[in-house]
Amino acid sequence: MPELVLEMNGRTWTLDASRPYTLGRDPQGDIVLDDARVSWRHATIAWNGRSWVVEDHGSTNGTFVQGQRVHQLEIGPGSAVNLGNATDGPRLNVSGAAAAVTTPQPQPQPHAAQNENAGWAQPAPQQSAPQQNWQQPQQVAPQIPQQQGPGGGAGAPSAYGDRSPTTFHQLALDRVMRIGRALENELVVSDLQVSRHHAEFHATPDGRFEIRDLGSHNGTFVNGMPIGKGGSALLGPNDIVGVGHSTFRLVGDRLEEFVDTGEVSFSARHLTVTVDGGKQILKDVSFGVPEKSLIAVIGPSGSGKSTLLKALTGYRPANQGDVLYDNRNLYKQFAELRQRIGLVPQDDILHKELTVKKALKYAAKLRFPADTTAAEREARIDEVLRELKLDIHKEKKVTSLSGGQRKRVSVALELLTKPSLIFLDEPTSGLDPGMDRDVMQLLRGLADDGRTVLVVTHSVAELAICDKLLVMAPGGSVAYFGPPEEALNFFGYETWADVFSAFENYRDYDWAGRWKGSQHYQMYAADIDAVAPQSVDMPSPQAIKPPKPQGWFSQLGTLIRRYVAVIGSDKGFLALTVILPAVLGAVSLLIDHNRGLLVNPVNPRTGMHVPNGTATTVLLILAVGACFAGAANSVRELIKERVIYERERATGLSRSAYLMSKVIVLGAVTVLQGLMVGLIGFSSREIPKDGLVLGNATLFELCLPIMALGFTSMMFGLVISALVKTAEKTMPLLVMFAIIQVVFTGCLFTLHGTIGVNEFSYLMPSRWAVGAAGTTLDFNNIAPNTDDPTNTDPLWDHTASAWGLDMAALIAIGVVCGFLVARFLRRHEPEVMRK
Ligand SMILES: Nc1ncnc2c1ncn2[C@@H]1O[C@H](COP(=O)(O)OP(=O)(O)OP(=O)(O)O)[C@@H](O)[C@H]1O
Repeated sequence: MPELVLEMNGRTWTLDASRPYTLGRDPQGDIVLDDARVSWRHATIAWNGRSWVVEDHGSTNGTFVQGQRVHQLEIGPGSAVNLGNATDGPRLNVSGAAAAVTTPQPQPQPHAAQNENAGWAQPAPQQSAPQQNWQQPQQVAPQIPQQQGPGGGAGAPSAYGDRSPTTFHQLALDRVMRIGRALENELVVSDLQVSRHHAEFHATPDGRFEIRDLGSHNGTFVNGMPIGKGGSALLGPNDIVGVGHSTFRLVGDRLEEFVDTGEVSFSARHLTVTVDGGKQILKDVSFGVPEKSLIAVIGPSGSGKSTLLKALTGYRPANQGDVLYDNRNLYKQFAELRQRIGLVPQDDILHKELTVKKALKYAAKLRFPADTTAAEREARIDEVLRELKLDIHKEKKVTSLSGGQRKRVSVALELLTKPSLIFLDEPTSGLDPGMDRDVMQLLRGLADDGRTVLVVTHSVAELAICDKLLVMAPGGSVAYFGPPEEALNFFGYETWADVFSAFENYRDYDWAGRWKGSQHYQMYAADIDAVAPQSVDMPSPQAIKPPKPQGWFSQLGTLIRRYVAVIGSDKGFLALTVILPAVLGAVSLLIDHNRGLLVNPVNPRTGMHVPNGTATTVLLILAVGACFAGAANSVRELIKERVIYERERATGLSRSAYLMSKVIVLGAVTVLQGLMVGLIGFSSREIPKDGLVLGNATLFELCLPIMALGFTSMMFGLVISALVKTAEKTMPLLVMFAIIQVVFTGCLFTLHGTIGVNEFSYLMPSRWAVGAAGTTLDFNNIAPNTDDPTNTDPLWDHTASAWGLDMAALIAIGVVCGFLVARFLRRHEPEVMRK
């Protein structure tokens, strides 16, 4: 039987071929290594029938041979294996059996006997240590990479984790290797995230290789940083090129391809979030899971679960610590890795008025590269619908689905782009226990199919289905991380209600200290904590802004079509958009219905025109109608779909395209409503035969200010909608806006000459709209200033230039509102998106 001798610091172990030998901090293992960087169950060494093989078992800090991180490697006499660190981690020197003969005590060492001072001897938790054996490993933690290698740029590990390449490709100096989705490429990547002709590798005259982006939609990345549309970058041996779900590494003239199939490890190290004022709302959170894991995060309200989720997804990066995606630093390589993350917020990210299929169709159009065909997108949608068993519901409106099914649709939407990591924020809140189980089983299935799923939940009924449970304590620290079935024992309570009561009653208790002093900590998190905390150094927002899979106009087109579809499917809204202006226009007819809007004759006694109160009142009512209709159309528009906007923004939606889609659709609706109000209000009245600018089309000349007022009020409504935190606040603000407009029309009292008030009225759209219509009707003579007849209002001058000025000012206020909306929208965006 072949034997192998391992030596470390004067100790030796002789391994025979009859069984595998386990290495790690676990005192139950064969070779116990008391070093915090070594994982509980770090690796095995076994005879495979041909040679001795060291195999890493998902250790946190890695197994290294000759400085290279390895997953599985043949070893033999002369080899040296470092655990936990390539250079100064515990080093096992390998020699052959002959050495064993000359070594004084070369017996294989069973179990803990060899080291009485094992570092795990921490205060034991209340329950006995969990019994596990090596053959059914409870994975401890994922791999964590070495620190950046030279030339690693934005943080490339010196090797791509410890995975084996999926494929190799041979590069030639005289040949360009083009990557893309189309079949005519030399390297075909069948991934919808990849453009048809995405990028190419080619040699430079000095024999080095370069990657050049071919104007790809989703970008080409080197070490996680985009090289820019049409840009190129020289490649060194440590550089990693990212294209869609594939990454490439150059080894000599050979190109290694690693395809991200979703099976990625994930870990967080020392995550700390500090808010203004220096308060820490997330404190030193570390945990890690291997691939295909389902992790649940629970904790009392305010314990930092949402903060943790934002830190893990990069939405609001932590101030300190790292998030590692399959050994790659998420924060440093956010531009590339963000595309592999799916996030299902608590609120549905769908337009509920659409059918399931249509909602997914628009989402796919926005998220996939512009060069994907409708058939390709449809095929992916059908695939996801089948996977989530939603195909029978695809023609149903989202509103008609149950809460659980709706959640499935939200998950389906995120799955379209095949993320490897999926985060869900309280997906089961508001669901009954049956649906709760359904959703958790769905998540279990997603993880089993090769994804890592992390779910923040308030529901504790289905925790057993998860691989790992993270319990957050008040104050934002970890109270427990480990298998869910051991958690209650760990806390020493029988129910979760008791645990949460304890959190509530003993808020100041050092829950984190209790966790760190436990054996569970040693088993499940100590190795991750062994690496010192790093302060977060995010690349500039400009450098990590997501690629826009679609061009601006294409996004705008899709958004407009989607918005029209949403409005079109809401019959109630459609009916109101017609009824509201019709009623508002019609009520104006009740005012002195037989009186016209012309200037009255001069009163010979006063030498002034007799005021025409009908004209001012009618114009007041029509103006208020346009204000109301315009602002009411838009005031809830942004707040009601803020969650959708936030999510889509994080996947590359353009803020200005989004805003413009609202302006165009709502603007068109509002302008038509304004036209209706104006036509109903003015057409049955006697009006001047000739206008100031449109000749004898006086009716239309009078309608134009009403339409423009509707538009500008709609923009004001958008400002309110972008400003508020909840939809309920919009109604009082809408009423306030409309009443202020009434006051500042100038129809109720003389504004001109009232110092301060008049200047303030220039900010009001109704002032300029009434001014424009007033120039046509000659308001200075319809409502003469009785106090000082010579002091006429210049905004009402019966001249074409005054009409033009009034209209220009009205539109300008609308444009300023547009800038304000964009500014306010930015405040609600994920922190990493603000630019
Ligand atoms: N930007 C901020 N500035 C100051 N404090 C904040 C900020 N964001 C969150 N907090 C505070 O941090 C704590 C954690 O908040 P977080 O929303 O993460 O808790 P949570 O566990 O998700 O709560 P819930 O279960 O109620 O959603 C809370 O006390 C919250 O008030």
